[in-house]
Amino acid sequence: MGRLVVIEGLDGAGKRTLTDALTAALAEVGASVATLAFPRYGVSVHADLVREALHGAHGDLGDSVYGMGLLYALDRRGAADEIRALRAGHDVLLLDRYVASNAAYQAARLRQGADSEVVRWVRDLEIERFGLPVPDAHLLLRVAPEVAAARARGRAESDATRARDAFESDDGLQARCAAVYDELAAANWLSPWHVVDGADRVDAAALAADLLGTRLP
Ligand SMILES: Nc1ncnc2c1ncn2[C@@H]1O[C@H](COP(=O)(O)OP(=O)(O)O)[C@@H](O)[C@H]1O
Ligand SMILES: Cc1cn([C@H]2C[C@H](O)[C@@H](COP(=O)(O)OP(=O)(O)O)O2)c(=O)[nH]c1=O
Repeated sequence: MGRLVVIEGLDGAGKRTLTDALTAALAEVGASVATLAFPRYGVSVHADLVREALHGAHGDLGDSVYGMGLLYALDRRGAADEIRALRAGHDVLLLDRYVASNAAYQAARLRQGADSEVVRWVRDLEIERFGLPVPDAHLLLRVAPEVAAARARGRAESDATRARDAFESDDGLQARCAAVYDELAAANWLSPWHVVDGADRVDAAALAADLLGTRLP
């Protein structure tokens, strides 16, 4: 069974960029790699409902922290068999966001921390009740919230399909989310966390070697 590795971080941190670079670096050294990104827009009706709510549709749905959290969780529940199959068939399965995104964002929305009711709810719902696989490791791509926001703005300007949504344009939410991510990493929530400095270009080859070697669990 391959290793299930999750990349987490703020909107605009560079997760997609790192996922692509890490996939190439792992393939370069002969590892088979699969990737999935959550939310699965265009694949899961739950993910599409989330996107629409983040852009103002569906009345007060977007205001509901637990309602939105449930939709993200149902998107992942629908992917559980695919995650297990991809993990079984590859050396590494890289996930661009996973259960910890729900913990970080919903706690940040409620102005709570990592040791809070909503974080326990996410774990109980997604891991215990839905039976989603527990990751082997998390990589927290850590950048200052202002840097992530500037990157998200730059991306929105150059790519019309990536207009900033309600979460991305809420600077206070992103700052609180960064703090919850730090707490989740410090607590090794669900599995070991490794903090990757995303301020400059990340050395994907070194990270790939770490992932395949013994330095990262
Ligand atoms: N290390 C980096 N330094 C500067 N810009 C970056 C870096 N990583 C990503 N970017 C740019 O920042 C923007 C957001 O990156 P992306 O990978 O889409 O972030 P995320 O998936 O975390 O939202 C993109 O325009 C990307 O080209
Ligand atoms: C996967 C996931 C994302 N989110 C949040 C983080 C982001 O602000 C937002 C959208 O996810 P994101 O990956 O940023 O999608 P995109 O950049 O393609 O719009 O949803 C959660 O709150 N819970 C989750 O479980």
